[in-house]
Amino acid sequence: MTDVPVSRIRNFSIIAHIDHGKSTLADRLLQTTGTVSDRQMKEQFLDNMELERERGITIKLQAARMNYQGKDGEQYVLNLIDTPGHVDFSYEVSRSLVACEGALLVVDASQGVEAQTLANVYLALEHDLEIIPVLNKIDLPGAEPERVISEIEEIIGLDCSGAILASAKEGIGIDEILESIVHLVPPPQDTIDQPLRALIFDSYYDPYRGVIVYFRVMDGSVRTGEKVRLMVSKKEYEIDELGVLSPTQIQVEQLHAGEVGYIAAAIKTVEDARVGDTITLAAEPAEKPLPGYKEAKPMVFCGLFPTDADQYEDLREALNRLKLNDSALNYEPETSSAMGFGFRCGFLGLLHMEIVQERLEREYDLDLIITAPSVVYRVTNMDGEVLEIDNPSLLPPPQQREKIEEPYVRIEMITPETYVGTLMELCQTRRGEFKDMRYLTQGRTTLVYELPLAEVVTDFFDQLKSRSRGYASMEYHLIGYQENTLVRLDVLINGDPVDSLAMIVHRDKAYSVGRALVEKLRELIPRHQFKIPLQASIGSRVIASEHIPALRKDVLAKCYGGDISRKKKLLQKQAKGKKRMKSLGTVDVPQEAFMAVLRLEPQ
Ligand SMILES: Nc1nc2c(ncn2[C@@H]2O[C@H](COP(=O)(O)OP(=O)(O)OP(=O)(O)O)[C@@H](O)[C@H]2O)c(=O)[nH]1
Repeated sequence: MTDVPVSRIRNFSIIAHIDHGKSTLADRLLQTTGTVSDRQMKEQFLDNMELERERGITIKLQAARMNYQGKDGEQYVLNLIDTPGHVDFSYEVSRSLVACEGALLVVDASQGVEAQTLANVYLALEHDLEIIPVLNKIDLPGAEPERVISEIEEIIGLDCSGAILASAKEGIGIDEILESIVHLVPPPQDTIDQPLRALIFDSYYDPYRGVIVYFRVMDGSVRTGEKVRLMVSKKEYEIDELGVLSPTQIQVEQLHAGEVGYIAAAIKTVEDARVGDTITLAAEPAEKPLPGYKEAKPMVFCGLFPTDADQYEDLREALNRLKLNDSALNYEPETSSAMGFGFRCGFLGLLHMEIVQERLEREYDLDLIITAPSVVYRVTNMDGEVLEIDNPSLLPPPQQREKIEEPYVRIEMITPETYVGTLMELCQTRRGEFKDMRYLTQGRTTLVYELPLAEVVTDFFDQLKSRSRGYASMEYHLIGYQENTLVRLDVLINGDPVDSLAMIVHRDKAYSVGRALVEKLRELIPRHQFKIPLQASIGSRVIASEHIPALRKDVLAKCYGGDISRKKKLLQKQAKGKKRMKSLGTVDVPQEAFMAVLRLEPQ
């Protein structure tokens, strides 16, 4: 199985915007090459995490090896390396692209190029990949391949004369795609004689075998039983199992330059075998690791607190377990005067944050209070000390600070022209700076802004979608830090400051945000037996205040006389609602209140 010459290997990935048909096409390729039988196909192979399937997005990347007999009669090995489709995971995307020589650019012929497609195509072009444009969904009556082709040519500058018209669903164009991979994607370089260097592009934790590492051999070769060294983590392991992904794991004795496979080597956590690290032989190490390794850096932080203090240890255990499989997840204990004991967690982005939160609640059955996301501020104190602050409540007081800088992103949106006005308005209210606007074909426009990441991690994406009725797409990347006049806004409930509600805002927006926030909290916090004052303050200055009036009526008074079952139902409903409350002193505050800042009307 593994004695295939390098000249007949083709490594490729598929670049596509969400829902343009990447998984369907991948399935179709596996089926057409006979890699997976029709029966097995029932379960979608490449998207196999439950959560992933439910949300319809690809989070984890994997690989599949296909044997294909070309029209020239030769046997080829085609390795498809899957890439995650979300901007949070763009570093992983870049590593899996480096493991390939070519990429299929799949664009929905009834839609056109989207922001995420662009971001990934640029990454692929950066790494000199051969790009094969595929217009998918041509079976749809609304398909306009000619228009979409001119869009690709215009925006990306890619020659589309050889673009393939396909329908992954109907099986149209699949043979042509396979032949193009063989003829257009260059074979890997034959560097079998050099010392082993293999690039890790994915890994996951298996409770029985330890971490399973997916890699592409760039130089040299590797055999089962050999001792390998990971050049960044500097750890050494003996290979227990070496194999290929077909797409189920099949053991082999040896893999050489150009091939894609996996190893199991009793590696305890994915942190020890990070994406981007280089595997070499312990006995005959390569001189230098492969270029481009980066440590995943969390960009968004939030606090996680168990509603019930007894679940603190369970939460720690659950985070420990998730970390085994997610080296980008960061956490450390946090003690909040209002919330008690919890953890401050760092994530690659908002989607990563949501995935982790959902898994904690779903798979570990924890009831959590999650505080609003924050970015990492860079604070320079008067004495020249530079601090990275990911928790607004820890911002040093103004008299100690010389300056605060915040992370900025460059955001690219693609939208039908009709929504340009409303999206520009959105960016303006989010302190955005206009950079560029270009008209594409058929009334579509790209819009480029630079704005603070803090303004994006709130509800920017939801706003973009609702303002454009779902038609606009966006992509962003970090461009650096910029100094701004920022202040800490504190919230007091019943006279007590609630550290988990503190936030960092621009001074010009502080009054309107403070006012909107207390109003929102008034709606979200239920009435109690007593009046509850709500205040927003900057330092000792109260800038907005409200109160929640005392409860007058007994909730059960609403029920008819003796109908006990109805009463029970009402009490049960209340008990359920209570689960997601945190008692701050004498006031019960629901989960939604901690996220109130994400639900403020546009300022
Ligand atoms: N009519 C038609 N529908 C298609 C075709 N290819 C895919 N679809 C449908 O488009 C939807 C999205 O397809 P997927 O393959 O899940 O898209 P994807 O790009 O993998 O999406 P993510 O995994 O979320 O990135 C599904 O409902 C598919 O059935 C096609 O050629 N024609």
